[in-house]
Amino acid sequence: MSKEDLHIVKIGGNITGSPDKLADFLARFHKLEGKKIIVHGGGRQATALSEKLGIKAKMHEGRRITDDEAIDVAVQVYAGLVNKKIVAQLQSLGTNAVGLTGADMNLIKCSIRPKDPIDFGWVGDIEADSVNVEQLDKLLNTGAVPVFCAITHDGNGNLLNTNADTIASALSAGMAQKYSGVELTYCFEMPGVMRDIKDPNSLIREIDPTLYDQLKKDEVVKDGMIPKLDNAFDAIESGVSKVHIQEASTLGTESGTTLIK
Ligand SMILES: Nc1ncnc2c1ncn2[C@@H]1O[C@H](COP(=O)(O)OP(=O)(O)O)[C@@H](O)[C@H]1O
Ligand SMILES: CC(=O)N[C@@H](CCC(=O)OP(=O)(O)O)C(=O)O
Repeated sequence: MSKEDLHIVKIGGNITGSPDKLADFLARFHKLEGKKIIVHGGGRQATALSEKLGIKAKMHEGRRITDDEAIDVAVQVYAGLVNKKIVAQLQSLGTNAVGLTGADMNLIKCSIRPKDPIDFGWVGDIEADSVNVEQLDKLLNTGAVPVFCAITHDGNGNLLNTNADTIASALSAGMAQKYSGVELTYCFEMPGVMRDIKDPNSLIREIDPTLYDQLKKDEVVKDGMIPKLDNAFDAIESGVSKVHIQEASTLGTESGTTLIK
């Protein structure tokens, strides 16, 4: 196994949709030393473009129902506008970024989600061997900094919409086979996981599985934070060394919430 470290950082639509927050985040990301990868979402921007085009965005439990029209919008927004803006800004800072979907170099191959009980359309589920670890390692060894969007493929010519939090977790788990120290950071717009999302002083510094169960029961943790924490704990279980949830404007510092086994 390589002795090297690898840092995988995920940003969501609240950051990619705010030019100021994105610029601040990218300046911080640029300063991180060593091998690194960005995974980004952009759900809010896909919904906004759908509305402009007169296509109603359909969601079920936080996941987008991605029919023929919706996959075209998702590819245009995630693999196009959002991804290329991030790449161009990183290039301007001196980071040699390369923008990717899972189809590029066959880096992430997914299976279309089963149509029962709900037909999500062109949505992909990542499996244990979905990540092409050897190929991604080769790319990292060229010095490039991969920027993955929330689009994968099925190997049969179809692009699939895949949740960006899940991509970040699966990439981290896959790369932990090759790198001894994989660190996964979920960046968003709050200081971390909060006891009360309206109180900035209520940050929870550490969460283990027992506390997580309690926080869910008490409905302290809800909505998008539940799949995010599920993905985060999956990563820890798969050998990822460190998983952190923090405000994008604090990347590179120890602030935020750390998950422990
Ligand atoms: N206890 C909590 N602490 C922080 N955020 C929480 C909590 N419970 C629910 N949330 C919600 O989870 C959201 C983050 O999930 P999501 O919107 O999926 O993230 P992203 O913007 O990274 O895609 C926060 O914006 C917040 O509204
Ligand atoms: C299947 C599915 O729901 N995919 C997500 C992918 C984008 C994403 O994950 O964006 P955020 O990180 O901004 O939430 C979606 O289309 O909303």
